[in-house]
Amino acid sequence: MPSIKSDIEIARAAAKKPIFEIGAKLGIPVEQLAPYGHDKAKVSAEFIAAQTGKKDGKLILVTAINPTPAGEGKTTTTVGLGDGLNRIGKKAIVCIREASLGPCFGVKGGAAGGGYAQVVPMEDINLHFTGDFHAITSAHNLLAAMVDNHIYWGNEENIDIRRITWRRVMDMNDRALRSMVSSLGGVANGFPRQGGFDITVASEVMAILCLATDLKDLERRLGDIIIGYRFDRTPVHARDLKADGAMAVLLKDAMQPNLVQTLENNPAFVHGGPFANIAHGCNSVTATKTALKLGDYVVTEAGFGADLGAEKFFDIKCRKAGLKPDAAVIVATVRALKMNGGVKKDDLGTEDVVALKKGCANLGRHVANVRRFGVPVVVAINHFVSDTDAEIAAVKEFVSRLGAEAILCRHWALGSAGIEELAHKVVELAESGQAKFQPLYGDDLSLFEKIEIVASKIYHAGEVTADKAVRDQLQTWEEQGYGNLPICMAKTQYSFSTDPNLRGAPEGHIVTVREVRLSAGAGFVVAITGEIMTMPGLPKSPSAERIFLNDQGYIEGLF
Ligand SMILES: Nc1ncnc2c1ncn2[C@@H]1O[C@H](COP(=O)(O)OP(=O)(O)O)[C@@H](O)[C@H]1O
Ligand SMILES: O=COP(=O)(O)O
Ligand SMILES: [Mg+2]
Repeated sequence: MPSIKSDIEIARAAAKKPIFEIGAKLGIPVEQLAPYGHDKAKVSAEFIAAQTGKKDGKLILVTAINPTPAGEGKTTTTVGLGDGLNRIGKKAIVCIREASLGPCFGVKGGAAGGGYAQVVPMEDINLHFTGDFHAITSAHNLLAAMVDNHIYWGNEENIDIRRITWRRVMDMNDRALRSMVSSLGGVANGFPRQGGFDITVASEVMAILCLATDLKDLERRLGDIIIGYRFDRTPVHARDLKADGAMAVLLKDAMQPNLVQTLENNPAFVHGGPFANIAHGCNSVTATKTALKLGDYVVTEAGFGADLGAEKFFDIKCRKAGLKPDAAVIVATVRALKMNGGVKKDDLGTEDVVALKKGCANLGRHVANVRRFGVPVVVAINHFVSDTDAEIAAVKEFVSRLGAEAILCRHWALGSAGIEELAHKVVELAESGQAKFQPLYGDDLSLFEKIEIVASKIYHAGEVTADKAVRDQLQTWEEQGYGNLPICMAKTQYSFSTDPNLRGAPEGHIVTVREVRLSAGAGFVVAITGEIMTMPGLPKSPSAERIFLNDQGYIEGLF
């Protein structure tokens, strides 16, 4: 068997077209594209605004079962399906998130897909791209600096230093920054207080960029950010510190969606990048809505499993942006099904139909959960070279018993030629009129009831517990007028429960909400459960140890 090329070798060999040609495929004039080199460009706000009123294409969500630490190929399948739809003559556009440097140099790697289903230039996309994450980090930390500065110069807003909720961010996995005391070193450095850093992809500014409809909406939302509370317990907003204007200036370019291409020269928007375990996990509304105006099919992803990314895609992104998905693809892999059936990570390459069948319970629950939102489902078996015919047959048989179809997809190895069957099935579902999307809960329920509904209906939890302080905080926010907001659950991606080792389809477990955060600008309440961290740590042997420049000055080790 020929040696399998690495993602970066495949990406580097791509026959890319000039980005203006990709834009022309979508009817975007040259003057409406701001180029970042020959293979990346930002789409102008003017062009986006001019698309209003056009008919929308069909919206396809790609989600997955609970993954292994490497991920099961949602992004790879999103890109592959986009290429597959173009291959069968449909005008399809891919919409995915930007990569965070955290997982790139940590465990999971990049977010440009893999094999022969990638967006390119993958090195740029996985590193600094067009600078959006650096802009988001700067805007977030400008606000943090202005909070401490306001206190330093007399604290006219009477901010209660003990109740500052606005942290700092950095786009890197660094557990050492989670909890720290700032302003040490004496009077000149201000008033010491405890705080810390989250990873940029957990920043409310990231969520705001992904949910804002235009620059004006962006600035309004930035102004709505609550940085903490006064001594009289009233919220202090970013606009009280006059930070919103400067933050919007820092984000002006980042607000515009990035246009790149797949290995097969099909258009892809890559914009925004919240994680789905600690944030809402979806690319920007502007990119998705723009793509819907320019293509007949838009294939987009939501992070991690359907218990996280898909639930938030439906209950936050679609609810707030008025999107109505037409079909959903649930990516399943033999390896993740075996892990959900109890097989250890190191043994996933060995055939084990018994464990796989046990792990199918996880897939069955995700199929039922996505259907609960009124969206028709097809299962994509993302083929890995270690998969056996018996294992694949077992997945197909299980899914057929659910009244759904599981289609074997070989896009990682073959590109669009390996995913035509899924493309045809997705078209059939999207055009069938079966979709009757509705969110999981109404706006009028209490915040805690919304948490209970997600936990019981999606996670199959038996109970949600929270300290009195958490419950009181939710009630206070309801009294302050935030009770109509949706919930953004922060939970481990490895389990329906808050225990990352409880695989499969656990029932009756207890979901403990340890902290809640009000993202008044983004328009949701974050419920932090179990041990999940908003600043991940690096593993014992981070991918960074294997990333370097070779003798020709090319990057090696990115994946
Ligand atoms: N069919 C496959 N065979 C081998 N590796 C794959 C396959 N599909 C995806 N991968 C690799 O697995 C990793 C996770 O894929 P990705 O699409 O990023 O998953 P997700 O978006 O679900 O996290 C990437 O390194 C990708 O190259
Ligand atoms: O937020 C997580 O996204 P992936 O599942 O694509 O890694
Ligand atoms: Mg991904």
